[in-house]
Amino acid sequence: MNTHIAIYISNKDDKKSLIKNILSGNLIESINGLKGALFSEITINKFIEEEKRHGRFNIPTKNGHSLMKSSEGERKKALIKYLIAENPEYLIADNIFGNLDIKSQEEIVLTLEELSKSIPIIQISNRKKDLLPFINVIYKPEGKQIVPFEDFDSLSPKSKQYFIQDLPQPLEQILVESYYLVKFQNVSVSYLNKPIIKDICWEIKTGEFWHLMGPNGSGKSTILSLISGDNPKAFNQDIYLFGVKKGSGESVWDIKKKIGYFTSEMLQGFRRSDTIERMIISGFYDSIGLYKYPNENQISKAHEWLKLLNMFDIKNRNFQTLSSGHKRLVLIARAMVKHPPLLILDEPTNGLDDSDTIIFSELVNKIAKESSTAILFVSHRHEVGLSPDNIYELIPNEKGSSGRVVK
Ligand SMILES: Nc1ncnc2c1ncn2[C@@H]1O[C@H](COP(=O)(O)OP(=O)(O)OP(=O)(O)O)[C@@H](O)[C@H]1O
Repeated sequence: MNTHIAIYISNKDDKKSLIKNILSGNLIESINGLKGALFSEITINKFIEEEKRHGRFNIPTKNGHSLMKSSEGERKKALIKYLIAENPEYLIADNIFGNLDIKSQEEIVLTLEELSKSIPIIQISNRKKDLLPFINVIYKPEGKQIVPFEDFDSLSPKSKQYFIQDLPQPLEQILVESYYLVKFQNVSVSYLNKPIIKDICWEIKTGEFWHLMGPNGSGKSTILSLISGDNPKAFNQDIYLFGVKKGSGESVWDIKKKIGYFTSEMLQGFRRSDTIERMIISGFYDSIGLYKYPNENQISKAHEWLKLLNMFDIKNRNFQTLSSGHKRLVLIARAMVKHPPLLILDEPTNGLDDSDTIIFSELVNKIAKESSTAILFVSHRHEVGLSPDNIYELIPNEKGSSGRVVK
């Protein structure tokens, strides 16, 4: 019988090196010399890079699209099929459930369970509840090695108040024409004649905290791209953003100025080596790096945020050296320094470990409570610590997903 191993990691561990070590055969003796496959966003990103560079795609997807044009969930489903067809002798399964809806999560557990009958599975996870049912032994990283995780069952990340100070207030209020920040009236979108969303009617008002949910491929990211400005499908539709009809003369920049945006994908995008302090200040300029000299007020506002995040003492540290959990806090502060009327959080907890998810949720709940910024949290799953007031759900349909207000 195969032994199936889980390695429980935190966001402070160097996952990439860990995976490299496993694949090299140095870390786990029983797989030494075997041909491994890696089921991970790392592999998906590598294939997407290939697509961009060479214009070819090797992985068949549900709709026959490239990986780039597939939804996050569709990419993962296509990858697992592809890897299994390659007949690996063991599989490393990293962050299995990230981006997958509930039904797909159940399906992938069955797929992996079946696969575990013929090859060893090595699961890498930072969520206790994500552990696969057939895992025999749990390890944790220690230096460059892994050691058995003796007291795993009693592990329970505690919630303590992490952010003591009040939320910093904005230097100036961003004025919005209307109480309705987003208004969709019968909005429909199709790609290549395939209907994606149909007759969506939805409103987000000042200060509201929404959760947009729906299964993989139901159109959540499509809706976000209609709001945040760069989807040409938004034209000739009844979409009103911040009181102005979309396409009636406002620039993408006018819209972006009013939106703070965070997605876990940004963690891969920010490659510059700026200090944590400059990273937060760049939020005043909607830029990725800092190309202008900030004024005194902006610097002292950034310092207020750093104090709130308990990072003032390390403000000159390189952002890239932070753990993925701390990077997220800095990027949320960056998105919030101006108190945009709308803060979009797209799958923000994907890849986050148990304890950092608690901290992250505390910050988002605090923003909801202590600012007039409306929050749009997009995820296929309920995040236990987060407390949105309203839920809008997309329900897939052959004619395009319909939507309903759940609460
Ligand atoms: N540019 C595009 N061209 C063709 N099809 C597209 C394009 N963008 C998205 N799609 C398709 O539209 C559908 C909805 O995708 P979308 O990314 O909005 O779903 P989602 O609800 O965010 O999914 P997930 O939870 O998996 O991220 C998918 O079937 C996707 O393949």
